[in-house]
Amino acid sequence: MSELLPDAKPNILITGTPGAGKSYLCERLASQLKFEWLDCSKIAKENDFVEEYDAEYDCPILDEEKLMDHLEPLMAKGGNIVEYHGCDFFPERWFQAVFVVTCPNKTLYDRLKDRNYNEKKLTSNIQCEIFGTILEEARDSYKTDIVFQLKGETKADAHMSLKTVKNWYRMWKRK
Ligand SMILES: Nc1ncnc2c1ncn2[C@@H]1O[C@H](COP(=O)(O)OP(=O)(O)O)[C@@H](O)[C@H]1O
Repeated sequence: MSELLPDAKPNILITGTPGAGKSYLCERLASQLKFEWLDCSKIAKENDFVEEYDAEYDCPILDEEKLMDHLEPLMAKGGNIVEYHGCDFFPERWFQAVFVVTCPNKTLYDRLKDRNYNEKKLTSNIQCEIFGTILEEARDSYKTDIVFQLKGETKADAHMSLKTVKNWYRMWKRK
């Protein structure tokens, strides 16, 4: 994909452990910034971009190639908020900013319990949050000066996160 067209809006990646608060933020961001919300889990399910099913973790295994092919033309236009609970397989050139949503374990545990995650899936996601796996993945996959950490526990956190992303966008437009 060539660089963004001169007057295109940027592409933003919102990532983080399942339950951290990505969708809650993306929904508000997309409507307030007038960006396209691309929820990759939803897109994968709707288009059957699935390789196989992992029974142990009770989740489909994403066919990353098919998802990339689907997203490529959309990313070229810019103005997208891409949401996914992983980030190391996207082309680095796609994103002008990466925001990692984090959440304290107790709250995350309660949220994932509400989703009826099985014990194994619950434990592995909580461990992922404890070890900061997604934040590390983001820092390993993108230039550190475009990776930012947000909090996703409370309404005040959401308010702050919206402000942070909007401020980033305002600075980006001035470049
Ligand atoms: N900042 C927040 N303040 C209060 N509740 C939140 C916040 N972020 C998420 N939630 C709640 O936590 C649950 C999981 O949030 P969600 O955005 O679906 O997580 P994710 O998309 O990261 O899996 C939802 O019930 C949502 O309403």
